[in-house]
Amino acid sequence: MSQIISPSVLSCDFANIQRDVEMINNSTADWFHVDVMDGVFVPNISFGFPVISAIKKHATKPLDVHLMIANPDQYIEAFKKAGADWLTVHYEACTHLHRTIQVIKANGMKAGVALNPHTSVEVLEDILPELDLVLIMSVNPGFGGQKFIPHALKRVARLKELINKTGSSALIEVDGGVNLETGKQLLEAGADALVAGSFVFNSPDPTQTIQDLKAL
Ligand SMILES: O=C(CO)[C@H](O)[C@H](O)COP(=O)(O)O
Ligand SMILES: [Co+2]
Repeated sequence: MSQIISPSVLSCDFANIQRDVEMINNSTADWFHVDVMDGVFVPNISFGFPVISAIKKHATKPLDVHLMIANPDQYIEAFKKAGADWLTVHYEACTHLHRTIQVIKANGMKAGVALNPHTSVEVLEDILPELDLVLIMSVNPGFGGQKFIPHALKRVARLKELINKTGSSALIEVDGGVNLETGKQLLEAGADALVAGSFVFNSPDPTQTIQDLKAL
């Protein structure tokens, strides 16, 4: 199976959101990466339910929703209603992570857990068989366009070993500073899915850039 490419709409032109959604529909991208930031868990605010519902209305591919919010539990059902297919919460934002994962799955979504750059991948070992996805942050969350933190490569490789050891079928997704160079290294380390925001949307031909990532 080739790698999953999930362009981050955080870097799209919000005045032309339908155009950018159609671009992703017509590209070789697999998912839409949707970054939700609340100004509490991360020092930035992105967008909420009306924007996600608007994207869902036009998207022909699954929405991969990355929640950078405190207390995600209180909004799980609302994200399902807005159109999330994959819902990823941060380990650092959840006190009862196991319960949160069960509730996401009970709401008919695939469940993911994101790890900040400082959080050891080993903290997920005992619940890996329950997870559909682990999102390794290769930047500190909150902003697009940041520089890739190289230790993400070692983290992906360690996580891959844990996934194999525990018999988990979780996908490894990586988010932050992904381009052709870092993307290639991440795939070699064991990543299954790449998120790319500024690299796609700041390029002269976003459709081709998605294809280039898909062809790595
Ligand atoms: O979760 C995120 C930021 O917290 C974004 O998904 C990520 O930063 C993508 O942007 P870029 O590819 O420009 O780094
Ligand atoms: Co993200």
